[in-house]
Amino acid sequence: MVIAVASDHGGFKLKLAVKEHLIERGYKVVDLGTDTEDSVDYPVYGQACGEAVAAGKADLGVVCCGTGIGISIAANKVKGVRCALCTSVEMAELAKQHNNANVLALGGRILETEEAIRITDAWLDSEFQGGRHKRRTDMLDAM
Ligand SMILES: O=C[C@H](O)[C@H](O)[C@H](O)COP(=O)(O)O
Repeated sequence: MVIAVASDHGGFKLKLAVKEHLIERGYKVVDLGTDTEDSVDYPVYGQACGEAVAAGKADLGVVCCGTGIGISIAANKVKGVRCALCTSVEMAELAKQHNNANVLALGGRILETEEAIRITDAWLDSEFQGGRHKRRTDMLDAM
């Protein structure tokens, strides 16, 4: 299982923490930048992660910016991406169970690192429930 991670400067430190955690969990991680805390533009990194997932170069993606908002919007511009911005474990569970989110967005200026890790684990460890939710994710993917 390959997970692509990407961030702007506002999510850089959180991305590094999540990346380290993912590696500890045994995932192969592809880091698409940014690589410093110098100011950059989140659309570049959201698009890069979204495209990696949509192209099958990664199975899943995690994107981080200051709030998680901008980079989630960018990732969701890529066809086939269902990026969910989550601020709680419950949201993360439902993002997988109902929305089959293939990219998780986190806010580096919003979440404590420990909570972001719990959210990431909840998303990874939850399963898509299919059924009526599959009909709806199919509708999303057709847009
Ligand atoms: O949704 C956007 C993100 O939160 C960005 O990380 C944020 O807008 C960057 O702001 P600044 O350029 O003031 O660091």
